[in-house]
Amino acid sequence: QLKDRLYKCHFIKQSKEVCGYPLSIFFIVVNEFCERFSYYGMRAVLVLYFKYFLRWDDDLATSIYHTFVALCYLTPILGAIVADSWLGKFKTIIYLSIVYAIGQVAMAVSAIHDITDTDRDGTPNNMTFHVVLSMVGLFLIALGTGGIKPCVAAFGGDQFGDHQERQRRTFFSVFYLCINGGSLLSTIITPILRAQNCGIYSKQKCYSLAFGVPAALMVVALVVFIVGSGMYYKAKPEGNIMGDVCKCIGFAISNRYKHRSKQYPSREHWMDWAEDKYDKLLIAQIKMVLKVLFLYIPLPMFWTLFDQKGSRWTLQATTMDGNFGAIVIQPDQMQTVNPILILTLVPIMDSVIYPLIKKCGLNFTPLKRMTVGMFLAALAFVCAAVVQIEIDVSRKHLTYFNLTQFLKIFPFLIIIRATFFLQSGQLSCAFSRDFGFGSSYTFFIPSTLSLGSNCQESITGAEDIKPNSVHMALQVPQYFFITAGEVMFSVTGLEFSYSQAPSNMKAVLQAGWLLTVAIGNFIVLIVAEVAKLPKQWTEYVLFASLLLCVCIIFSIMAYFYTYIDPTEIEAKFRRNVGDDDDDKNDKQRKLEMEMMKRDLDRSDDEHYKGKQTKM
Ligand SMILES: NCC(=O)N[C@@H](CCC(N)=O)C(=O)O
Repeated sequence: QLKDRLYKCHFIKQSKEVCGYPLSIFFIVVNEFCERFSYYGMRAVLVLYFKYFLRWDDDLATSIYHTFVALCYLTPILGAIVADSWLGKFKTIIYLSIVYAIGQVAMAVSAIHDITDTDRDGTPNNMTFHVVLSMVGLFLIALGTGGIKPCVAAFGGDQFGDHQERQRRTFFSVFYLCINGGSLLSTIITPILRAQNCGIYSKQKCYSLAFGVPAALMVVALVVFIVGSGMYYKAKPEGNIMGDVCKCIGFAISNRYKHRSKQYPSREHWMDWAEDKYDKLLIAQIKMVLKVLFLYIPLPMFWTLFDQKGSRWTLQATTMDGNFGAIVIQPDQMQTVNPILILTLVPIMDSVIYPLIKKCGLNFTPLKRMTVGMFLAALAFVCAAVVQIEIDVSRKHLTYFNLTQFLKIFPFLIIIRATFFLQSGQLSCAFSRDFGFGSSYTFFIPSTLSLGSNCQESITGAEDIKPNSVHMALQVPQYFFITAGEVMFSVTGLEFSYSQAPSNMKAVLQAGWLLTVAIGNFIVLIVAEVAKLPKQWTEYVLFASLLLCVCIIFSIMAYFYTYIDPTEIEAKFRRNVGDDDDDKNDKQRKLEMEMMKRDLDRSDDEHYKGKQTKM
């Protein structure tokens, strides 16, 4: 470890820098951009692929979609363990990216209908082949994207020296910008690709292209990452660290239990009961991790609200008017407001808001930012509730017919004017009507209607559901608050998870952070199922209230949290061990001290340097 630290100091000192940033991080952020393009691009068309290509019903399509997303946030723990204890972050990223790219290619191939379209009628003849291949593809993608996720962020953080605290914080902001740049572009592009017609024997919607481009981007991500290989600082894995951690915790608990009698003096921390068998440094590192993980307990609630953008908010948008004059916005396209706002807000926060707060003499610590982020997310749901009330009021006066008595044509039309053709044998006639956004109509076709004559006059219609009158633009405030909350909560949390983790458990703590996302998604399902509120706006208020309570609890927990400098603590322990060890190479130790001193002297950020800060 000592050798590694010295090596890192040397490596970083000698590596190429651009404007004070290691050149290597350029490759890492480009890699992240391409990978997120690949992930979000594929995800954008996934449900439609299930529904229209694999011919699944809505329920099955939705369940498989959410299972896939949940899996993507559960696999980070696997990737982190492999990286921190066995392969190291660099190799883990390479290997899992290959798995990821294979998964994307499998998806693209599974969407080529011509492969099994033996009778050339445009529909696959062996659906099992397509289903199996796409499921294998999705499993590999979940393994790849989840597995590399905690490693890439932590690997990026590793490229900075202890004296580059400020640059590292900026790196995490830029990293987040790249995530959202990739996501924004792909969510616009892949639906366009899907809408194209392609095929060898017959032309069908081009899902293979919509999956193929993300697959190509994943290959680009891998190549870019490999090109930067010579420039990275690659921390060595330190053996089966997770195994050691579990054993150490187990020993501390059992030892504490064995010495439960009052005759034994109590120890400062329950983990100190492991001292009889385990290294003090390992115990100190476990304490650091447990402290942060304890702080994570309330965090899933933020993601519970955040991830409803893709579900509840999109459904809310389907009952709103998306006509923006020159363009008509589809309900699911409203989600692009999030990455657009991220791209705007991250630079504003970093270069204007945070420096301004600092200038006002306020110490806006990471945990304070995260608390404010939670509060803003709760506020976003209050806005969503207000919009929902507005929608409900606008739809209250509608008269609903018993639709089963009538022939119902196209329930939710989002086009302004449509033409229908009635056909019987060789005869046909056309009629056109104007439709409002979200409206529903019943048309009465007289049994005496003779096709070939003018249907325009003979067919009468009734408006079952009036067009949506509440404009989709009213969702912008809720998107603004949730995204501002995301910038304060998520960007800060990402960096916080890195900076507070011991050197050998950086990726593990990143995975712990991502696990809060997976748990948050499960909470959505549980709360929605248990609460079963009759009015949607009351559900929004319930979620806002829950997050507000959690926010208060978190702020109390954060108040008692003491920021640490893991590097300093680890160095202290190593020095102590060194003092007890007669064989310790004095020269080497002195060299380490010298390097660290020089490192700190170069520091241009006093914020965390060598001092412990309260929230
Ligand atoms: N705006 C979405 C976004 O930035 N998502 C990030 C973070 C997701 C998370 N829950 O941590 C991404 O990496 O996709």
